This record gives sequence, C-alpha cells and structure tokens, in this order.
Amino acid sequence: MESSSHSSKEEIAKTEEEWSKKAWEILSKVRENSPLIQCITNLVSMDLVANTLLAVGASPAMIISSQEIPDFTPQVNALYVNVGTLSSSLLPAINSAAQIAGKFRIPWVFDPVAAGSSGFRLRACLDLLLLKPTVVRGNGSEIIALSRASCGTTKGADSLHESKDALEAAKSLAQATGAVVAVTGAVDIVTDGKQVIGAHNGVQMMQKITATGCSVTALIAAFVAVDPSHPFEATAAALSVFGIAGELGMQAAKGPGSLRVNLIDSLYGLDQASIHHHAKISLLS
Ligand SMILES: Nc1ncnc2c1ncn2[C@@H]1O[C@H](COP(=O)(O)OP(=O)(O)O)[C@@H](O)[C@H]1O
Ligand SMILES: Cc1ncsc1CCOP(=O)(O)O
Ligand SMILES: [Mg+2]
Repeated sequence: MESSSHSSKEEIAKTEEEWSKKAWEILSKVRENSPLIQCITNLVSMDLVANTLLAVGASPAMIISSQEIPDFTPQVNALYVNVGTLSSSLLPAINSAAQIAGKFRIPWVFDPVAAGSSGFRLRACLDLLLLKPTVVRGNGSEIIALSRASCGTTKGADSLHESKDALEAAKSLAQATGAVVAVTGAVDIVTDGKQVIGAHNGVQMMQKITATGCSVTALIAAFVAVDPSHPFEATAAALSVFGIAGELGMQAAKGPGSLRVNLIDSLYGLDQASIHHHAKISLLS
C-alpha cells in the first residue's frame, strides 16, 4: 500500500495510573454525552453491538439503507462499519456512509471481519481503507490480510494468529493508511505506526461469544466519538474497558452464554475503582 503523511504522533498517557484515569475519563464522557453511533454491522452482531453501546450510555442506530445515508450520516457522532456479512447490495451503502463521514469529518471505525476470506471481501476492505478510517480493529489474521493485501491464512471470522504475530503488519498498515490500528487477542495491541501499546485485559472465553470483536470495535467508535482528537488513547481505553467487563463478568459466569449477559451488566456497572484496579495498559514501544 502507498504511504500516507496523514498519521501524526499523538501524545499519549505513559503510566498505568495515567491510562486508567484516561479510560475512566472517556467512559464518563460517553455516559454524559451519549454519542449517536451509526452502525452498519453484520447480521450476527447487531444485537450484541447495540446492547454494548447502550450499556455504556451511547446511542446506537442500525441505519443501513443507501436511501437514508445522505440524510442520516451527517448527524452522527461516529460511524461504525463492519463487513462481516458483506454483500454486493450492502457495499454501496457502506462506501457512501464512509465517504460522507470523511466529508463531514465524522470519525469512522472499521472492522474488517474475515478480510482474507475472499477476493471480493478483500478488495472491498482495501477500497474502504482508501476512505481513511480513523481506527481499524481486527484480529491477527484480519490485520495481516489487509497489510499484505492477500487472501488465505485466515479461518473465516476467527483468527489463525496471535495478536503479537500481527504487530509488524499493524504498524505498516497504520503507516500506510494513517489510521490507528488495533489487533485483539490475548493482548490487545494498538499502534499509530510509531507508538505501540498493549492492553492486557479480557478473558479467553470472550472468543467463544460471537460478535465480541464486533462489539469492542463499536465501543471504540463510541470512545472516539467523545474524544476525536485522541483516537489512539480512545482505542486503548475502549479495549481495556471491554476487557475489564469481561474479567468481571467471568467471575460469575458458567460458560459463554452467561458471560455474554454478565459482560453487558459489568459494562453498565463499571466504576472508577474497578477500572483503576483492573486496567492493564502499558507502552510496548
Ligand atoms: N486469549 C484471550 N485472552 C483475553 N481476552 C481475549 C482473548 N482472546 C480474545 N480476547 C478478547 O475478546 C474480544 C474479541 O477479540 P477477538 O476474539 O480477537 O476478536 P474477533 O472476534 O474479531 O476475532 C477482545 O476484547 C479481546 O481482547
Ligand atoms: C460468525 C460471523 N460470520 C460472519 S460475521 C460473524 C460474526 C463475527 O463476529 P466477531 O468477529 O466479533 O467474532
Ligand atoms: Mg470472534
């Protein structure tokens, strides 16, 4: 991919203490401002995505038809785009919403689900990157597929890679696109192409609930909506907050079904002390 001069180094929190304060500050802003988030997401994820956003106080709207986008997209505080159940009929709506977001300087966040699974999907994702998403969040295999612009080495929506396997791919993707790039997994990695942080929250069982990846990308959109000048910090904070909710939810969960419910309850009830106690964000380089 061609390099871009779009990326500028954002001053970020340094210590774990500063990070946990930042995460609480941004979550509180979401609760106060209730940003409107347009979600063009896959059919599997709509329920969990909307409930995740509602649990933190944001306002989700799954408005996805091409006919409505010119009126609606200019009103939103952030756009969230997810290609999980992509089709040739949905793609024009996605492209038009992303274009409008760019025109109106509305932050938009991209989830390239299963990016390397087909030529059609990969091409659509690469074209969307040209529309300058503010943040791209994927699993290891998705970020590697985008960075190499190649299919294969993926298992549909699930990853064949650890997040750390995708570190160099994430950095080069961030440099090429100007986006903040996040890779989730056991450690969530965030980079702007120069700085790299690791968010070490979450539990493995979250992989056993469909659409947790989609939902954390939507959460990133809500965090960026209230702090649009600091997408790097907003992304790290959202990942940590979602992971903490997973850890707290797991304490009383019997399996993926109850974790799904507990995750939403924990997100809703998060307080400053829990974030301070559990947030594990550190500068990796
Ligand atoms: N092994 C793990 N340990 C802790 N948290 C994890 C683990 N794997 C995934 N997660 C968390 O689950 C959520 C979804 O991530 P992931 O499964 O990588 O996304 P996707 O569904 O797009 O593949 C993220 O919040 C991530 O931090
Ligand atoms: C299973 C599936 N198939 C197409 S989209 C989707 C949901 C994927 O959600 P996530 O990437 O958050 O696990
Ligand atoms: Mg998943």
